[in-house]
Amino acid sequence: MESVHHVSTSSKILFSKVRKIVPPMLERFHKGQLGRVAVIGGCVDYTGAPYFSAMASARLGCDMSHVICERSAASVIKSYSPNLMVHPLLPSSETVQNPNSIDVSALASPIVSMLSRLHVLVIGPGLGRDGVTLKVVAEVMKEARSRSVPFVLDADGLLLVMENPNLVKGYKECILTPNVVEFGRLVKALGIQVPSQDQVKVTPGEDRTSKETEACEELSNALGGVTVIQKGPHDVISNGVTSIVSDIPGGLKRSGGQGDTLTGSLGTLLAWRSAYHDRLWDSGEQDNVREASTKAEVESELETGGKRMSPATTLLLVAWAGSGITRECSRRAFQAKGRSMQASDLTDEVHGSFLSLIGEPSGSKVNL
Ligand SMILES: NC(=O)C1=CN([C@@H]2O[C@H](COP(=O)(O)OP(=O)(O)OC[C@H]3O[C@@H](n4cnc5c(N)ncnc54)[C@H](O)[C@@H]3O)[C@@H](O)[C@H]2O)[C@@H](O)CC1
Ligand SMILES: Nc1ncnc2c1ncn2[C@@H]1O[C@H](COP(=O)(O)OP(=O)(O)OP(=O)(O)O)[C@@H](O)[C@H]1O
Ligand SMILES: [Mg+2]
Repeated sequence: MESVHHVSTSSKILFSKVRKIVPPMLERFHKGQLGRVAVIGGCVDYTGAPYFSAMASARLGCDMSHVICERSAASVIKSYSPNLMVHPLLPSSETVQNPNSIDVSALASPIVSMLSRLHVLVIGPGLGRDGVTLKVVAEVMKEARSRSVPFVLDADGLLLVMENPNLVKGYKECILTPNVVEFGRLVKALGIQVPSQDQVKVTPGEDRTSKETEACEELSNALGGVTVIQKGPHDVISNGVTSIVSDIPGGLKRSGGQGDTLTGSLGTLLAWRSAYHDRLWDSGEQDNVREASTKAEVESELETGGKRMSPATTLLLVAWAGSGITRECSRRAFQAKGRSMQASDLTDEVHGSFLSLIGEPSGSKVNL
């Protein structure tokens, strides 16, 4: 493994726990078992965001990477990469006869029928704000939730939460990834009075990170314990009970589209997490007698080895790992490209970042 001198000791312990939920590369696995992830996004205005997200999923290591987008975006996204499966299934006001009278469930049904074949949805990258599209995506979210399909919500997908928080309230298999501005909009929509990272004020002696963490916890709690990653100079992650900060160094260029590396990475990590809990392989850990839910229990699972981790712990760990990978991609890409760095440069760094931060799990037959 390459040296990771910029990662603190506690981060090293956490990455060793993340490695436990990465499936080893084994001859017995068949296509699809290491992850089937679909990004729902891509419209007439934005084709880059869903592409970056889906490519991050693929480069991190999922087997199948889908994009479900609006018709006008499909050929464009296909032309970026033959590796992605692109489905022009999202309707918009331009493609339905009467945007004011639509049969939402009929329009959502081709997407809903894919859910049984998918492990994870990433909803929002480049989705746009068309009213018809958003209504159909809200319907897909309800169906995904009723089938316990985990999802990541970002960008325009977060608008749906602002409009109807009940779509996600209390759903534990869900990660929201607001940037500073989106965080501010979410707290406003939910009527809670907490500052986003850029609004936090500290008096001498007060700890800024604690205040940021409290704010993130409050948003999570207002949504019934949904996991929130508030992106910024460092990423603050909370499920309302336990919080964790991701402060691995990133790059200094703030080009658009870096959030898409995060959502795509989270897609694959969530698929691997499902495989871990489904016991796709023997992780070598002892069974856990009791599921962790309190802060002390989750922290104990994060700090000690040898025992299988609970879903609350692995969700937090996946969120933290996705953030770490993205920031490491950004650091590497910035080192290579300086101020010319673009979002696509992060895509090229996903595998190297995975290897340096997490590394192949024991048992992986990568050197055939
Ligand atoms: N290549 C692409 O196709 C890209 C598409 N994108 C899509 O573009 C759509 C709109 O996304 P936006 O993020 O622009 O959202 P918004 O249109 O809501 O704009 C957010 C605004 O906040 C500003 N901002 C961001 N961070 C800030 C901070 N820390 N402090 C102060 N201001 C800050 C940004 O400059 C931006 O003007 C989404 O669908 C998104 O997925 C973006 O992800 C960028 C890349
Ligand atoms: N000031 C900063 N210093 C270091 N890293 C940052 C900073 N701001 C954001 N990041 C990192 O950049 C990544 C994307 O976060 P950002 O806030 O740019 O999201 P976004 O605005 O949604 O991006 P996108 O353009 O993809 O929509 C995250 O991994 C975050 O940790
Ligand atoms: Mg964004």
